[in-house]
Amino acid sequence: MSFGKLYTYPKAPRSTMTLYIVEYNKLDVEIVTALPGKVYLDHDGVGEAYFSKFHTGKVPAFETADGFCVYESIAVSWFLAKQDPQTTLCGSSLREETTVLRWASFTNYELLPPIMAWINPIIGRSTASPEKLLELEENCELTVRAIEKEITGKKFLVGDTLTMADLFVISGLARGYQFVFTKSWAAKHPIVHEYYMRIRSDPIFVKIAGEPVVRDEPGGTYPDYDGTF
Ligand SMILES: N[C@@H](CCC(=O)N[C@@H](CS)C(=O)NCC(=O)O)C(=O)O
Repeated sequence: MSFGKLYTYPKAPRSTMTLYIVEYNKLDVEIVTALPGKVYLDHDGVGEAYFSKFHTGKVPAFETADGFCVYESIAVSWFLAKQDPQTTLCGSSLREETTVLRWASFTNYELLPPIMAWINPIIGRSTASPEKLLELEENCELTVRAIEKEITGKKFLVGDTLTMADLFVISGLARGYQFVFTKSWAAKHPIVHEYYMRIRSDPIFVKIAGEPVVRDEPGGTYPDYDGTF
């Protein structure tokens, strides 16, 4: 029997780190497609039954084989990482753990929202003038600079090894690279770009999300899922 079910949909930016941790910890987990915002009766776990377990109806969400349910990406990641009692993914001291949680929260509430706001007009979910697009790009700068400040001269955001902090930030940045972080954007952000490419090229990331790609121009479609972000 598998350890549990991880509900997600392809390229959901708040799920990438959970998929990574499943692989990293070699957990026997069933990945179940859940398309939030719609009721797909032909998909296991989606619909009323899904909402009754995971009250926001979003992904990622996880259910153990014996019925423990957890949603919210930070909590799901923490739970999966801690399945290895010796894990260093959560940090190796209270201060490191606190800083890991800070980066996870930062990704959720500071990094992804402005990236998604910039992406929306690019994929046709809203309209924006060239001036507005520049403003949306500029709105990402503060958070990207926050990453740059802390990764400069270091290999990992927290301590000397990979932690959930890196997994969250790289997963958030991956959403940007999917649509708007082009080669010219990368040239303007060499430190963050080097960090992204280095971690995103690790074999587990490549296994769960494919080779990293840097776009020539902003663009892209998201045919697999037409709900909200
Ligand atoms: N705070 C939640 C946010 C979850 C979330 O917004 N997930 C997105 C996918 S990345 C989603 O399910 N969107 C569907 C919707 O908003 O209906 C978390 O960290 O898990």
